[in-house]
Amino acid sequence: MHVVVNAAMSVDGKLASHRREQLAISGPEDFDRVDRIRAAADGVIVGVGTVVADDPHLTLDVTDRRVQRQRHGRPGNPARVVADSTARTPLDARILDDEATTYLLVSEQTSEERRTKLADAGAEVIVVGDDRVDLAAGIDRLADEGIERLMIEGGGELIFSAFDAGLVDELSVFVGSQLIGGRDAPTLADGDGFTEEFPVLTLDDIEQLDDGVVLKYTVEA
Ligand SMILES: NC(=O)C1=CN([C@@H]2O[C@H](COP(=O)(O)OP(=O)(O)OC[C@H]3O[C@@H](n4cnc5c(N)ncnc54)[C@H](OP(=O)(O)O)[C@@H]3O)[C@@H](O)[C@H]2O)C=CC1
Ligand SMILES: Nc1nc(O)c(N)c(N[C@@H]2O[C@H](COP(=O)(O)O)[C@@H](O)[C@H]2O)n1
Repeated sequence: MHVVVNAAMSVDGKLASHRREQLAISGPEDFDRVDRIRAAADGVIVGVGTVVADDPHLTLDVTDRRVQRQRHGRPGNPARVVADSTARTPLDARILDDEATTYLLVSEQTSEERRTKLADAGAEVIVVGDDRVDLAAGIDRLADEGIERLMIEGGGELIFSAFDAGLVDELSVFVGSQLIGGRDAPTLADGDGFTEEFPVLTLDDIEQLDDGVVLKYTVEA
């Protein structure tokens, strides 16, 4: 499995304001770049924090990219995946519509009743982890479903966990030109933070887009 993280942050490293509402940090050129990364992926994963905050759709914006995928025998949209230990994804979430397969990674602590409701609403429910979603195990299960390239779109909790578990191969981040501030605003990598061993990244490319820059890194094994 090849795992790529992509996100957009402000100059001060925030993914959104402290209100955790969806905020357009990217401009049109960067959103198009995001669409291209989605189009190259077999699956796109977010944490349930992002589902609750943004109600994202996670499909491709550009029709021609869907058509090209179908020409190559792939689904028009990549699969959508949510890490959601307690199965709190709302039953009317946009990611549960029928425009793509949607996997919900949940933990053992979720009830059969809730899993059935989510399955009835359109999700493929996968149980991985006792109290919290075990991301590494989840990624193995997604590989069994044919997902070979996974894009992690955020938010900061999920991105931290993916780095913490040593699952990330590449990171690209758009740095917009606004300052958001706020000690409680989500950042690129939140979680508990690293204290002794810090992931080391290699800067491969810098590109100016919209009013900001895209930084592309590979992650050292
Ligand atoms: N600018 C950008 O590019 C992006 C911005 N955002 C913004 O980020 C914010 C949301 O980010 P954030 O609050 O960090 O939420 P996340 O989207 O990272 O979701 C975090 C939640 O996912 C669940 N989860 C399940 N398993 C794991 C695991 N193994 N590791 C980590 N989390 C897990 C947890 O909830 P539980 O315990 O219930 O399972 C956790 O609280 C929103 O404001 C959104 O707008 C989001 C994406 C991109
Ligand atoms: N790359 C990027 N730039 C921004 O400025 C953003 N706010 C985000 N957010 C992510 O995109 C998701 C929305 O997806 P849909 O348009 O609904 O498909 C959102 O939930 C974040 O994951 N990303």
